[in-house]
Amino acid sequence: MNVDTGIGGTPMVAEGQQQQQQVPRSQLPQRSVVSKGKYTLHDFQVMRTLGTGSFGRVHLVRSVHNGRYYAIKVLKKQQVVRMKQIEHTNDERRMLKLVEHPFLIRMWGTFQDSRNLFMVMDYIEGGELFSLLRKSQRFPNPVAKFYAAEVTLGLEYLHSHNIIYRDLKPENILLDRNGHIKITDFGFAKEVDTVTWTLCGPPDYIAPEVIATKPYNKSVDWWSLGVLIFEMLAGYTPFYDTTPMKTYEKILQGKVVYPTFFHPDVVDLLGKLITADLTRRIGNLQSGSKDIKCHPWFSEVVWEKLLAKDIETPYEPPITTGIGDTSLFDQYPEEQFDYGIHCEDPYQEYFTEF
Ligand SMILES: Nc1ncnc2c1ncn2[C@@H]1O[C@H](COP(=O)(O)OP(=O)(O)OP(=O)(O)O)[C@@H](O)[C@H]1O
Repeated sequence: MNVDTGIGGTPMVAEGQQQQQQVPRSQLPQRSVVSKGKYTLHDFQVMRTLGTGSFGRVHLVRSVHNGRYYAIKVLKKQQVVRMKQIEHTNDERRMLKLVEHPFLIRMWGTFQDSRNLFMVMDYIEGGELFSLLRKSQRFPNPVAKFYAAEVTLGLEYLHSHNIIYRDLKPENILLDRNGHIKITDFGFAKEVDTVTWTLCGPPDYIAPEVIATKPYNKSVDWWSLGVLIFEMLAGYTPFYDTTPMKTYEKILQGKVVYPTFFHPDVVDLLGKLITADLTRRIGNLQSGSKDIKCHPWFSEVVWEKLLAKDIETPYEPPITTGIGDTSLFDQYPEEQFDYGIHCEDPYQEYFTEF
């Protein structure tokens, strides 16, 4: 999850303080397997860090009961409160509890101690799409198309349940051991009926209407899909600049320079995704995501087979040492952790869902 930052890095007001049109009750079936407080730290052997974020880190853990590996995201309560992310954190838990889709991360439960919040998720061994992209520099057209198509199905599912994801970037797309994607990090996901206002998301991927603090809807994710496709094919983002401020300015100018090696079909699709004009942005028109799936760039994708994972993946992560292998993740310095401490908790009232 990224922290909401205004232009120039000023923290934005928390979402609860802004006008919102939220869905009063979730449209999604409640998954009964996700439990609150069923686990404790004693159920897991905490192993190495897989990734770090703004409020804590994600660890590989092993269940002491069934020997299986999971990933546990740990968020420091103090940090969450300081950065005005209470509502986003509770939203993340709620969204993860609700979603069930082949290309979205699955959460099994949550718990807390006096200082931290814990979310137990499936461990996805293949590492980040980001790492694969940096190693490869850029992806050939069919490879980019495969990942883009799986992302499209994940976003389509979320949107069909009135969830805007808002944080699409290659760091949040993990690869499973067979090379299929899993979208992780629901720290910005929001269940909304129509429109919302908060400025959030990674600078390179953010849509112009979000920067301009206009009301926006699900179509911000389709803009980000366009940026993702561009980055996968080019090896850099279309509005890249040295500071977030300069990137925002470029996004607002909206000028995209397509490398000459881009296929004309993808230039056409990207022109329709990376457009500030919401009446023209594909995915936001009358037929919704169908228009994207029917676009000529995706013509050879058999969507039902893709959803069933019945299509060969372009890359199988080299998982060498079997289950629990972490060789595809970067190394992070390990510290002395304050997990499992029970003492006075000044933030107790904010996280009753965990
Ligand atoms: N289920 C998982 N399996 C394997 N690795 C994971 C899993 N979830 C997260 N990670 C790793 O941990 C990193 C950080 O996770 P996540 O993005 O959810 O945390 P965050 O605190 O919200 O981070 P940020 O502030 O950078 O967005 C991911 O980019 C990924 O490398």
